[in-house]
Amino acid sequence: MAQAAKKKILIVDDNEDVLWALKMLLKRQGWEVSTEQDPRRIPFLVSQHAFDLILLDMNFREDTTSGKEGFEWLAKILEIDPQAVVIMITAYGDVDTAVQALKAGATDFVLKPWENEKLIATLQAALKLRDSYRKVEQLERKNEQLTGIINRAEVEMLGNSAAMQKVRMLIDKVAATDANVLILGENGTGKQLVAKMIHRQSRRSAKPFIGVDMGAVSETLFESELFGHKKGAFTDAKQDRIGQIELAHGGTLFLDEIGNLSLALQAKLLTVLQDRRIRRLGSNDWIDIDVRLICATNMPLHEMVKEGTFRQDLLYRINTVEIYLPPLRERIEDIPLLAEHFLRRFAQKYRKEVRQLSAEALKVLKTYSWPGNIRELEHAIERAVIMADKHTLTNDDFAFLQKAAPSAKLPTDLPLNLEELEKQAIAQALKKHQGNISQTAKELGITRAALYRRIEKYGL
Ligand SMILES: Nc1ncnc2c1ncn2[C@@H]1O[C@H](COP(=O)(O)OP(=O)(O)OP(=O)(O)O)[C@@H](O)[C@H]1O
Repeated sequence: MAQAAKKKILIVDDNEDVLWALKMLLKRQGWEVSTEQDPRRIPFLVSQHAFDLILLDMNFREDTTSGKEGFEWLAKILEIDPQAVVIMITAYGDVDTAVQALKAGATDFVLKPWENEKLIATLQAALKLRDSYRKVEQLERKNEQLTGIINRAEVEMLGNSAAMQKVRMLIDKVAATDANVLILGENGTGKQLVAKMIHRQSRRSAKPFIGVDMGAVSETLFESELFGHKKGAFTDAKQDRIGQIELAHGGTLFLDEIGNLSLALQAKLLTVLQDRRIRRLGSNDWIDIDVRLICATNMPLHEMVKEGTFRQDLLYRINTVEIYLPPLRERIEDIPLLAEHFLRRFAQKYRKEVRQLSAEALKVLKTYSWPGNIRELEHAIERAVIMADKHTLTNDDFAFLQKAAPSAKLPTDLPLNLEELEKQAIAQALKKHQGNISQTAKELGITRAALYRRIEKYGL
């Protein structure tokens, strides 16, 4: 293993005896020590060398005890190298000045005359701190690089329908701003993808994109998950933990399934968005937050505001710009492009010689209603590719789609028109659950928003 580089230390003191004694003591630790009597040379030395630690006298002239000169040189050092680790040497009994030096950015202080062991322990602790500063800096840089790679590797957004062209135009316009964006659309329509595209095209793209599924965050863990906590804030808080909002600082915070938040949590979220600062659980310190907020939901937020289940003030805060992603069945012209794209991807992934879709297969894909939208199409193609034993996928390869339709359990004397079947299945499910929307949607395997839309469409 390579030997660790020698630590470089600079001592600045106008007393030659002090310099000499300190130099001897520190050299015995295996450190590389430079000494300087004239503080005016500090700027030159600090800008030319990378010192791990600087030991600086507070009072350079015998007759002064104010420490004023020491403060000035401390400020100069920190101006040149804000990460510098500076330890002040101060006269015994002048602790007040030393404390002020800490406030001004010094890492620690030692009292003159010093005890050798104590002095060495103080310097060792400070050097450790310098190392951790370096590690943090390295990690931050690595993180920026990785974020860049992840962003570039992201899948592209396909589709030339008028609806998708409009979405693309909105993304281009909004990405350049810091406006909050609300993305609406059924499950699997590409809401998360749109959020990532906005981030990728924004000036925040080198910073993190942090997605939080609000539907998956429990009421009790909400604050700890979003705001973080300090060790001991509650029984299970074994160590300090940074929250998702803080993680997103400088970047984009994507809150998915925002419609699932309870009213109590909506109030907490609103406060954070208004104040733009958070406090970790168990801490008294406020942390300023700079994030671009993007929210998404498949629930009808505007209707929920009318019902009183979603706060109007929160909606106004998050929906500066709204982007609606129509369901796949309303943009069937995008289906061939998407299907062929997924076919190529999965053929490559599973090393299958599947090359194309037959005209009949495409017809099946275009007439199916895709309640799970693009995600369902993606899975359907994946399944067909895995099962395929020919170069071309035919309508037989998608027979499972018809089987999955709700008609399977209905009596055989019903018409074989998909829309009619869907209408009857919904009517039957509504009756079974006495009009309860949540339970009916659950039984049908679709979202509440999707159910509302169908009720309206079929006039039920
Ligand atoms: N226009 C598109 N072009 C290519 N792939 C897409 C497109 N839209 C969505 N996808 C793909 O479909 C899948 C579902 O998309 P995404 O997760 O963004 O949907 P969502 O609306 O956020 O879903 P949910 O509401 O369930 O969270 C992803 O794999 C995504 O990459």
